[in-house]
Amino acid sequence: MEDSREETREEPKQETPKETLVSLRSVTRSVTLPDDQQLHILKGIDLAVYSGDHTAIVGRSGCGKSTLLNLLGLLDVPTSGELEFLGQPADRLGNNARARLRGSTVGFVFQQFNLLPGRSALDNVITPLFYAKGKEFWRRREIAMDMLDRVGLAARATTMPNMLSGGEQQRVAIARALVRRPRLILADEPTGALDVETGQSVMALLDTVATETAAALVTITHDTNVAALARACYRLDSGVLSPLSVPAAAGVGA
Ligand SMILES: Nc1ncnc2c1ncn2[C@@H]1O[C@H](COP(=O)(O)OP(=O)(O)OP(=O)(O)O)[C@@H](O)[C@H]1O
Repeated sequence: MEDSREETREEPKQETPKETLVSLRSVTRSVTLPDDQQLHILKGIDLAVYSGDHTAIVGRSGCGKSTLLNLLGLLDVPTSGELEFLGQPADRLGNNARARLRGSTVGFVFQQFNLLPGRSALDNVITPLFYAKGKEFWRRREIAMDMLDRVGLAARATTMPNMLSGGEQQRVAIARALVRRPRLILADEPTGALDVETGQSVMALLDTVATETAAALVTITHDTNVAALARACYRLDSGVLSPLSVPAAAGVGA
């Protein structure tokens, strides 16, 4: 009898090549202090963020993490070096073009949630969709409601932020960050204002929803447990970035 194994053998699956969302080459960021001295905050950063990646950046207070996040999210431009966002050199984009690109491709999650007080959970999630066009704009209520449902808060849609727990507020903030299906989610200490258990569940949710929507997630954190969830980890030390293969169990925090 002929051996049919040859015919049934599966072809090896081709990995889809990852797209580079943001790449930084020898990037520096300096500011001029009131006494005209230069403060060199970031010193020659090389970093690439790929579609679908989860990257963590850990470092002590004042080492330049938020400055780096602002560059990744097109809120600032480098002092020197090259930063490309979806293949476009950031320094050649004007302020308006940068703001448009940011609005349609980047979602931010902050430590203090930054929800609009006096607006319901649903209204908070709808807000970014006012800058959208076409169907995304006209169907904004439905899209926002779907996203609230995804973070498990559909039943709290009409609740005001001050009536929600910290973890629930951060889940609303995650829904708001993701409602325009950003390619890149930038999370600055997303668990910093939460207790350990709530922080872990919020982080797991952020990781899951980012993966489901194929968004890249960059998390800035002092917390090595949060960093351990990422697939690539870096340490920022006095403006110098270096890979961190295994997140340290302790001692990274401020
Ligand atoms: N516009 C500015 N003018 C003067 N100093 C600045 C400016 N922006 C940042 N810095 C200083 O640069 C350093 C890095 O700031 P950055 O906010 O990036 O740190 P960080 O790592 O995010 O700190 P933390 O974890 O405490 O939030 C700090 O010492 C900060 O005071």
